[in-house]
Amino acid sequence: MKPTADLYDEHGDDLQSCTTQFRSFGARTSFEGAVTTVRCHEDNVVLKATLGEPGAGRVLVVDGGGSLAAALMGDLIADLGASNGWEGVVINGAVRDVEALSKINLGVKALGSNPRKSRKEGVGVRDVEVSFGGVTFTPGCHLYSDADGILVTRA
Ligand SMILES: O=C([O-])CC(=O)C(=O)O
Repeated sequence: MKPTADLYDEHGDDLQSCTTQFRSFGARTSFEGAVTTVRCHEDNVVLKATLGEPGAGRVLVVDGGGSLAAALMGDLIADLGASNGWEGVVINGAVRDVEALSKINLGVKALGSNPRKSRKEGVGVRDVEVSFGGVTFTPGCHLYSDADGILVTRA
């Protein structure tokens, strides 16, 4: 993938740039793909089910409302996503199992970490438009992520 800075220089504000200062947790520090979305709050059932499907090169964008009170993904769910062919996961929320995540061949960006796990009640929605960091993530848009940040095509 081209560096996001070069992509921005080529395409300018045709690309949205996310201002959220994510941390990178996965072994893959640069990733891109078509976006699928989940919105949930401290409950990761829908996220896990989504990463249980064939990823086919997609990136999962999860709007956890910015909550750092519970981890939406740990190493088991990340492993599931990597083995199903997902390119990466961007979580506006927390992860756990940070040491193990750093060895999994998946892009993982999240706000931070918390050893406390999420609820398993299944409250969450798929394929909705989500927004954070000044960016609207529409299902099917294209996302580019590297150490500089995240760029997203406009719908
Ligand atoms: O079970 C969970 O909530 C998340 C987790 O720890 C994992 O993915 O390993």
